[in-house]
Amino acid sequence: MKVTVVGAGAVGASCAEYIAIKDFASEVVLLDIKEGYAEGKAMDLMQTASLNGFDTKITGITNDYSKTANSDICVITSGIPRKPGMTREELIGINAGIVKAVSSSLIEHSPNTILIVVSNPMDTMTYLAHKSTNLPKNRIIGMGGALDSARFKYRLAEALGAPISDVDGMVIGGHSDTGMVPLTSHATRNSIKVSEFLSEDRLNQVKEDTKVGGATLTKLLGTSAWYAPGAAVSALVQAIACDQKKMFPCSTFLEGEYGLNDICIGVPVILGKNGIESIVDIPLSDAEKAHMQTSAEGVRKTNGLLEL
Ligand SMILES: NC(=O)C1=CN([C@@H]2O[C@H](COP(=O)(O)OP(=O)(O)OC[C@H]3O[C@@H](n4cnc5c(N)ncnc54)[C@H](O)[C@@H]3O)[C@@H](O)[C@H]2O)C=CC1
Ligand SMILES: O=C([O-])CC(=O)C(=O)O
Repeated sequence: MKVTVVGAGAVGASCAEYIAIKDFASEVVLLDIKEGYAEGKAMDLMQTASLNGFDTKITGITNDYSKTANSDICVITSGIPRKPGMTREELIGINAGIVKAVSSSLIEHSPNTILIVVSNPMDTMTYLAHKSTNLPKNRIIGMGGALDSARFKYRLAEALGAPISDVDGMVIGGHSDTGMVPLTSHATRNSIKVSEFLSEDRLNQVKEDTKVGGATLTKLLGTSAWYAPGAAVSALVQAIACDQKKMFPCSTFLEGEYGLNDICIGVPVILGKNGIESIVDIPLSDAEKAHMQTSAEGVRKTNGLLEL
C-alpha cells in the first residue's frame, strides 16, 4: 500500500506521522514544492520509527511526481492555511490553482488512485477536483466531517462530564464556520440520546462550539490546527487501505442524495477499498434539513468563484 501526501507542512506531516504509527502502509511519500522540506520532514519522521515501532517507509521529495507513481491513495494538503480572523473561503484565490495543478500531476502518475482532498475551502476544492479530473466520484473524497465529528465528540464529552469514548456523534454539511450541521438529534452517550442529559441551551452551545472549532484553534495557534486534522485524514486512509467499510461523514459529489445535486458536501459514507462505497441516507430533523440546505447554499456560493 503506497500513500502519497502532497504538502509536507503541518497537516501533511501530522497525517504522515499517524499513518506511519498505525503501521498499515508499506510506503508514505511526502511531496512539497519547498526545496528539501519534505526530505527533512521524512528523515525526521523516519528517525522516530525505532522509537514508535513502525516499519512504514517514509520518503520525502521536492516536486518530482514520478516518485509518487502508482500510489493507491493520494492526499492533498498543499495550500495556504488561514490566519486568525479569516474564513476558510478566503483561501480560494491561492488554493484553487494549487489543488488543480497538484491533482492533475498526481493522476498523471497514479491513474487508479483514490484522492483525499484536505486543502481549504475543502468542499469547493473537492468539487474542483471532481470537475477538473476524470476520476470517478467514488475516488474523490473531501476530508472535513471526520474532523468536525471528532471535535463534536470532544465538546459533547466536555458538556456531559463523560469520557470521549462514551460519546458518539456526527457532523455533516459544509466544512465551514457556519455550514457545519452537528447532528445533535442522533448524538448519544452509550446509546442514550444526549438530549436525555443536556438541556437544549447546553446542546446549542455544544453545536456552536463545534462549528467554530477550527476558528477557535486558529485564534489560539496563529495558524490552523494539525494534530486532529492529521489524525482524521489517517483514519480515512486506514479505512480505505484496510477495506474497513467504516462510516465517516465525507465531502462527496451528490446526485440527488439529501435533495442536493452538482455539489460536494459532507454526508455519511461507507469507506472501503473502492473509496466511497456508498452514501448513507439518514433521517434528519426539520431543523437539520433546513440547516443542510443553507449550508449547501454557502458551498455553492464559494463554488461560484471557481474558474471551471
Ligand atoms: N479539511 C480540513 O479539515 C482541514 C484543512 N486544512 C487545510 O489544509 C491546508 C494545509 O494546512 P497546513 O498544513 O497547516 O499548511 P502549511 O503551510 O503548514 O503546509 C502547506 C504546505 O503546502 C506546500 N505547498 C504549497 N504549494 C504547493 C504545491 N503547489 N505543491 C506542493 N506543495 C505545496 C507548502 O510549501 C507547505 O509546506 C490549508 O489549506 C488548510 O486550510 C487544515 C486543517 C484541516
Ligand atoms: O480551521 C481551519 O482553517 C482549518 C480547518 O479546516 C480545521 O481545522 O477545521
